[in-house]
Amino acid sequence: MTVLAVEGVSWRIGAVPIVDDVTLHLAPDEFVALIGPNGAGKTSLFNLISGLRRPTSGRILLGGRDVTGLAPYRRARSGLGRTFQTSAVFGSLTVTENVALAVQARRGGALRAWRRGSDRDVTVRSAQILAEVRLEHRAGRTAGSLAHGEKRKLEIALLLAGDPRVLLLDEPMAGVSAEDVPALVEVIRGLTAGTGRTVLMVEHHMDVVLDLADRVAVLHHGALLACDTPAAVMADAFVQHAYLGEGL
Ligand SMILES: Nc1ncnc2c1ncn2[C@@H]1O[C@H](COP(=O)(O)OP(=O)(O)OP(=O)(O)O)[C@@H](O)[C@H]1O
Repeated sequence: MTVLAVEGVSWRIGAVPIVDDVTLHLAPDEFVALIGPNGAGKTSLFNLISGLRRPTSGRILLGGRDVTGLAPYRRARSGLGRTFQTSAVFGSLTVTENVALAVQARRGGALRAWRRGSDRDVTVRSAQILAEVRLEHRAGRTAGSLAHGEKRKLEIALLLAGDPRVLLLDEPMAGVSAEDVPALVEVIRGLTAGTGRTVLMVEHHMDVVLDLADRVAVLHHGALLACDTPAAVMADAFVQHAYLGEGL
């Protein structure tokens, strides 16, 4: 079964292929890491999947439905969630308020009602999400006062508020201090384990990639060089030459 299908997708600027005929099928519960040297086209592929860019050719299907022509917000409603390299949290609001705002945005209604304590559903769902990303102990803190690793967890919480089936994570470890990496890795691991969710993650930290991924997809000059188990990808001589040989 395929939840996200990228079928023969290309994106050209003029005659230059930035993403070059990429085909990728992701299953429920699957965790796939997308790696490749700087400029390989990883962010561009994320932009095509999330709808910020339209492919020059090819199709993108979400749960079997062709979403190639849909705007990003309509893809989000169809179950696609994405984090960005830059932080999207409201620094002056508390952790709980940030999550409640995202839950409310998904369900409709006013934040004022939740603040008065009259929207119990939002309160309950927000608490569940905070527990899932292991941030309950920071619930009352302002988001701006969190360490990088905790901010990343909060960004994941905001994503979960949209009840996504497919999560695109863009370099979740970027800027996170080494001591905060293991806790964040465990939260990210939990996103797919038995949940039916699917994760596609761009990440430069190879130890994290090898630890988390069921499969590793390798982009090089916009084309997919390989998509296989971490062990098989690491053993692939062409991948080693094209990617690991470049000192990343
Ligand atoms: N809007 C654009 N106009 C022109 N060139 C672009 C545009 N977007 C991306 N590119 C080029 O496409 C190539 C791929 O860029 P992209 O950001 O997708 O790579 P990446 O694999 O995400 O790199 P990084 O690991 O550095 O984030 C780069 O050479 C980039 O300069």
